[in-house]
Amino acid sequence: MGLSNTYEDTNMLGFSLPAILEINKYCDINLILFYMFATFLICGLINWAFSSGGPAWKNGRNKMGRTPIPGPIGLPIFGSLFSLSRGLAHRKLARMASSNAARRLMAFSLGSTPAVVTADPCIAREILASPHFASRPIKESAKHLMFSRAIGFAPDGPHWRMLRSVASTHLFAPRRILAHQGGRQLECSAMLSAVAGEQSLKGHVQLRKHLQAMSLNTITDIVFGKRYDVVEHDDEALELNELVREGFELLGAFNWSDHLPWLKYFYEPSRVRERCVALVPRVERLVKKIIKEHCDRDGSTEKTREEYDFVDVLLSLYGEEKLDEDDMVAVLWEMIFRGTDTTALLIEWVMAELILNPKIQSNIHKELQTLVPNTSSSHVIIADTDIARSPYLEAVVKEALRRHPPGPLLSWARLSTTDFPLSNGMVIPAYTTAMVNMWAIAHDPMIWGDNTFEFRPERFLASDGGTGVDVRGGDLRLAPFGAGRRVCPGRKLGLASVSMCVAELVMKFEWIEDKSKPVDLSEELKLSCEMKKPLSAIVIPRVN
Ligand code: HEM
Repeated sequence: MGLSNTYEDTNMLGFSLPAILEINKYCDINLILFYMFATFLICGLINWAFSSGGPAWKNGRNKMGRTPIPGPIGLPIFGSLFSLSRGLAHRKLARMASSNAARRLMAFSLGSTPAVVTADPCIAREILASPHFASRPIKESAKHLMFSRAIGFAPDGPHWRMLRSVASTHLFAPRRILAHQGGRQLECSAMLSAVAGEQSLKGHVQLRKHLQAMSLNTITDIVFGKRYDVVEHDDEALELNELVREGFELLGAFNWSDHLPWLKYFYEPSRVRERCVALVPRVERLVKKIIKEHCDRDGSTEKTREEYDFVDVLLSLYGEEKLDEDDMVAVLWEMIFRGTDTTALLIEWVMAELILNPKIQSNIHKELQTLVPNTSSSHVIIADTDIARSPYLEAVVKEALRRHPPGPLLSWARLSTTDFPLSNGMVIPAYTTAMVNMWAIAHDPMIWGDNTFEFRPERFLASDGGTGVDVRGGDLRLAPFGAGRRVCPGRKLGLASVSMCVAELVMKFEWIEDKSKPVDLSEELKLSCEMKKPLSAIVIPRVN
């Protein structure tokens, strides 16, 4: 019995051993897999929980210097993506920096993208002026829209240097800006007529579309040598306008797959790629047509050197500088694109503040009246030289740039190309996206005193005890055009256009609030920061 039992047991064992082993094997494998997954998860969570800056800053990436870079942990995988993907990123980053005691430099994660942001003028200077930050991270939309071949997104190197030098000499040099003064004056006059027309027709004026038409025409005149009659619904003008708007939407849209690259295989909410692919052939068609018109021009329409537009300049390049047609399209399209909206939206902000502050509006009017006799006559058009003698107007434009910088985060970030030590002991690792929160710097009470949200041009008037600040990149307390090698090359042209237009608008009309649509200073951040509710106003002509 005992034997048989043993036998049976053994036999049973003999029969069931493989089965039992099978079961155990599965159990073991499942268990092992489970333990591995749990360990991986726990390690990941521990790593995440202890990495200031979030998931893209793991493994002590923020501790390369003697002082670690502080920052929020954010969510696993996503970091701070959810809070920064919509709304006013400059304000949110400023809040995050103050709650993390990280005003000087804050590390944060946009999905798998490690980023830093500073709200300190000294650190901002170190970053913007360094050759190690002379490249930019390139968004998918910018790549698709050909911008990586143009100045703004071309990596630091001989191609970018050549493009920048050509643009600086032939497009943005002071004598070129002066040469196009007549064109800018013409556009201003056309815009003033359109404003007067709308006022008499509707009893109020929606300024934005007039400013956009003026800016577009000003830049197409300089770049393409062409003006468009937007009122007459010129087909090419309408197409160009649409292309610029769509391009702005696409470049400004927050593209999740820029920061979570795996997402593009599943879901792309803003359909950025698809829309870029549809837009590019339309841009190419239009710009190539304009290039062809220039090539086909016969000798009878020969221009003087001063009348050359930018297409002429690019066509005249030779040797190593010569661009192929696709590169030309990219460069020309970028100029049209960049030169249009920033100026228009800055003028809209200035006018909104002037409507809310009638005293400041009348101060500008008085200043212009003393400088330019008969300012109110419809025939007198302000010149750049008049503007150079208008310190109050200059202070108003600076104050608008401070209160409402069109690029509150300087629009286009920088990318570190090496580990970069800062003077405060922190090290920004290579391949980190670096941003400057110019909005936060421009509203910092330690720099500007109390009431930083008040519109007070006097802070820039030496005669009123204010400070003279060079807004063109020389002083990081207010650098709305950026600084260093990648500083905005169009800043002088932008400032000249904005100042002339504001002067004309104030000289020819008194601007008062449209009570049915009160001025609302709420912001909307797209590629640039614009008024969320377009400005509506009532204008009273100062001229008979
Ligand atoms: C109020 C007007 C304008 C503002 C506030 C503005 C602002 C800026 C800012 C903040 C940058 C980035 C600078 C940096 O990274 O340090 C930039 C770059 C640039 N801007 Fe402007 N801009 C204005 C007008 C213009 C105009 C009129 C043009 C040309 C027609 C222009 C062309 C460019 C280009 C090509 C770049 C890229 C430069 C590079 O990466 O090398 N901008 N702008």
